[in-house]
Amino acid sequence: MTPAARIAAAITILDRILAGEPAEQALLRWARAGRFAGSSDRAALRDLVFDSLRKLRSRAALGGGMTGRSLMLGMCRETGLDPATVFTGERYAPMPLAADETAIGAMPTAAEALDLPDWLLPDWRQALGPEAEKLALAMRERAPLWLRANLLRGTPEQAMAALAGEGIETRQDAGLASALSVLSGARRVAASQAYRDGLVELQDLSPQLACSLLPERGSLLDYCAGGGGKALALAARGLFPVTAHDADPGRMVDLRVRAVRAGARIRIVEPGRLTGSFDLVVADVPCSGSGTWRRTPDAKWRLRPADLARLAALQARILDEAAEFVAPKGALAYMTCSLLRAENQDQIAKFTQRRAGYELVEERMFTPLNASDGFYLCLMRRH
Ligand SMILES: C[S@@+](CC[C@H](N)C(=O)[O-])C[C@H]1O[C@@H](n2cnc3c(N)ncnc32)[C@H](O)[C@@H]1O
Repeated sequence: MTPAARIAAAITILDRILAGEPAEQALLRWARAGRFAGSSDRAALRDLVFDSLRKLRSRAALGGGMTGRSLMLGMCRETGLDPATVFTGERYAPMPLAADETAIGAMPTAAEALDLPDWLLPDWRQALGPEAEKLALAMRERAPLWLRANLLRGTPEQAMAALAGEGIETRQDAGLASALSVLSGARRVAASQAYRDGLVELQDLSPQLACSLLPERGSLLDYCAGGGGKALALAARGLFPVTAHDADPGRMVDLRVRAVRAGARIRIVEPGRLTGSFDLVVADVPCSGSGTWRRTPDAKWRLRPADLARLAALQARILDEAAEFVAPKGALAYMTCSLLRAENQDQIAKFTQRRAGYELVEERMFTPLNASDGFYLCLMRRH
């Protein structure tokens, strides 16, 4: 596909997303229909679409409207690409710009340039203080790819060498040796032998750092295990078996496969069958995902105040449920991939008011400015 044809395809896909279709689904539907597109076309198209979604407001301002065409026009104006060379109408290129399209579009206002929904700005500023603007701008950029070297299968150096043999260059994080940043060959990781052999898992740096701060002794319950990202990271320490639980057992289907690949000992418990108590209970609760909006930028625009209120109520309920399984003198780790106070610090303040006997041991907010995705950890100890 020519660059202009890719832009025409991005216009179609963006229009579907703006009409309500989830981004991943819209891309997949287009790829199935557009069989002429090669893998590099699909990758470039994905980048075009995701980039536009991360910068939706500012691009719409520059392009003069909230349509696929305006967003691509905004992209041209932002990146200095002459729209007349793209909107030519030739072969698969977008149709030429009409006079009114060339006439409209303006520099984004200060609020538009942050690329956040207006209603969220006060919460964002309250949560992030002096870093609020920098973090909003960081969320407009593409996220890096991080891997976790699985210590059950070898050393980080062995994982790096195996990846390098398949053309994937990585670098260890300065503070956490098992966290590998992918420098090149990112698109090859999922199909690589190193990944299929369980030498590495896909996991962002921030949750890896959070897991590295958890106590290493004793029995461990991942109360909201889902696909098992945290359970696998904690089981990789090889110290104690991990028990995994989720209210929706369907969410744990992948976990069995991933545990076998990783050589991890994970006991999966169906909802309603969980008994006993644990030295460490991890509650990685459902959240707005505001810390991961670089990867799921359409979620940034879908979130509504009512969703935040619903999530906050669910998070409080899960904290109370999970606390029932914490052994005396045990620990409770609350985690979200959100940057917002209502889902993080406020939840902990309310929890410690509701329940006597917990003290804060560690509270961390990881962000693209000090780690990678936005990720919150609060570790509490029960008296
Ligand atoms: C953020 S996801 C977990 C991600 C997972 N820990 C990982 O690292 O891949 C939150 C999970 O909480 C689960 N969940 C929702 N309500 C729950 C409840 N009341 N009890 C336990 N799990 C719950 C959801 O099904 C979902 O899988």
